[in-house]
Amino acid sequence: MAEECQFDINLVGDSLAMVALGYEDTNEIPFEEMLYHIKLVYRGNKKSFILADLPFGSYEKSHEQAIESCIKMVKYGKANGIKIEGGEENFDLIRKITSIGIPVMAHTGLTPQHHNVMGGFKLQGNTKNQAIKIYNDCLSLQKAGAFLILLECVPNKLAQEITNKLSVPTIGIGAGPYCSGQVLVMADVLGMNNNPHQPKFVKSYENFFEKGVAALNNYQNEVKNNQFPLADVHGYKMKSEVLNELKEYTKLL
Ligand SMILES: Nc1nc(=O)c2c([nH]1)NC[C@@H]1CN(c3ccc(C(=O)N[C@@H](CCC(=O)O)C(=O)O)cc3)CN21
Ligand SMILES: CC(C)C(=O)C(=O)O
Ligand SMILES: [Mg+2]
Repeated sequence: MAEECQFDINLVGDSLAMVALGYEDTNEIPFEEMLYHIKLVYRGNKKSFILADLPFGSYEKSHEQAIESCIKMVKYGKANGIKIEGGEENFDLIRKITSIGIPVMAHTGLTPQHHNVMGGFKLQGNTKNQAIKIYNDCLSLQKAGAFLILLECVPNKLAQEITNKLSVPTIGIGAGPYCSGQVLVMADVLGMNNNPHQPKFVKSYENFFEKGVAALNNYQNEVKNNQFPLADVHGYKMKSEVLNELKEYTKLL
């Protein structure tokens, strides 16, 4: 579907852990499962630029570990670039990854992999110190070589100030309309999961969950009421001479 509507970028986000795999947070997804999903996104969509999240645990130990993960995502997953959560602490790492030919999208503001130290999934950058920190992080991330900067769950005006200052594009999720571009989790756009709580920044354009339940119930009811399958419509006819031979044969048993 994403290939069909020609999005500029397809992000294979680690939120797939929660929206597609049933994990409780993004930190649970193993690197191999991210890689598996990058591969299948590529196989289904060869035309788009594919970015992928470096999952929790696949890059923090050392630059060597991070580079090995990035190379696997590009070499085997066919990702065109990677996304990494964090601020200026990633400066050297982003330098290194971009220097080997892998475009890096930085991700700051609310960084879900850090939810345990952030006290949950909360708006970021709403105090003077936080706002200045995020602003400076973005300058630093651009200087390190990030070609895109993702801003998650920050006030509209902070995203606007940052977007005006930077020369690389900002991509927002919960960062208001003044970013250079937008991203949203596809499962949220389509309403695939029956989420009791959605972040304020989500807009669902469809309710695939409701439509899916209705379709499955329809099927079940038709089977129970002998409305599906219909012999003439969904079944296969047997040649009459074969049927006669079969009956001859079974009579003898
Ligand atoms: N389905 C889905 N969509 C996402 O966008 C998403 C995930 N899952 N999982 C990984 C992270 C987690 N995300 C989240 C989850 C919750 C809020 C949230 O409820 N935020 C509060 C902020 C309230 C405040 O601090 O004022 C909200 O009410 O919007 C935000 C981002 C974004 N990501
Ligand atoms: C929400 C986007 C930016 C993301 O990181 C993800 O889907 O994992
Ligand atoms: Mg993510």
